[in-house]
Amino acid sequence: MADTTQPILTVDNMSVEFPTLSGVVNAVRNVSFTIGREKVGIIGESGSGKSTTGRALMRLQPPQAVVRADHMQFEDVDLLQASEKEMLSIRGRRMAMILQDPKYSLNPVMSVGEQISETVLLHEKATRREARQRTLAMLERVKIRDPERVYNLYPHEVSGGMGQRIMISMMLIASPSLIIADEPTSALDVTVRQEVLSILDELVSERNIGLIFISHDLNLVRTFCDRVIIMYSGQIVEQIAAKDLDNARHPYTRGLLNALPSLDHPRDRLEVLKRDPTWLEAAA
Ligand SMILES: Nc1ncnc2c1ncn2[C@@H]1O[C@H](COP(=O)(O)OP(=O)(O)OP(=O)(O)O)[C@@H](O)[C@H]1O
Repeated sequence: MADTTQPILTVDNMSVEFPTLSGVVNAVRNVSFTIGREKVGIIGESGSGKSTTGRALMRLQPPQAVVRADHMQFEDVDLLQASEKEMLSIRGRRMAMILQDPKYSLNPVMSVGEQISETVLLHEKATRREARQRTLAMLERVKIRDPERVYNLYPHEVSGGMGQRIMISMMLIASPSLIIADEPTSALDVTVRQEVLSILDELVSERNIGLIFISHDLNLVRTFCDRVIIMYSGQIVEQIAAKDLDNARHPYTRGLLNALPSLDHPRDRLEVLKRDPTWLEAAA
């Protein structure tokens, strides 16, 4: 039985740099955080370092990237020391990633059912017939109404929302303890988005796992997540419980909140975020 009081992931002072022809890009600077068995949103504007942070945790950064940290611990694994072979056995099994467009993660020439069955065979002792039955059960578990039909579809034949459910069903088989979801619902329309979010929500509470939910959408994160990490220009400027967001102290977080449209308080104009160079010094 997993110890629910221990963080699943601890990141201490992590930085990620990309050497480029025009100089070094400091994509992530000195970030520290822990993730427990909870839903943690990472939010910030485009280029603030959210995806780079997520990829660095999976050690999936491009080869030229330089990742430094005082310590990065995932359960019993020291992520700075783990060999590539160990990482291969962790990725997709103990730590899984969901991306915005599931089609890029699925094999285009294999039916989705066969792909899930392959995952079953990889993780469990099962015959092909049993793997098929388990796949159909998984498709039902992610609320796909006609699993027999969906089993035989190819990735290009499935909608975005269906694709995300298929990715989630594959993850259910591997049973990871941490899921990193990078803008998983950004491409979905509102109703499908709610369905995918509720599946993820059930998954996190039923299996008692951790979820890092990367998003641009503060409104979404504040209702869906337990805690929010706010990034600005590669740094974490604030970490706060979602329910306390109204009392956020950092001017950038306050600016994001003030820039949200509200049906309760319709205004003629939304506030424009004014940036202050001291934000970076304050976070350093
Ligand atoms: N391979 C790379 N080479 C050079 N710079 C990169 C590379 N990948 C990311 N960056 C830079 O690192 C910074 C952080 O990018 P990142 O994609 O993590 O931001 P983000 O917050 O996820 O943005 P978005 O919401 O648009 O996905 C940006 O300045 C980006 O241009």
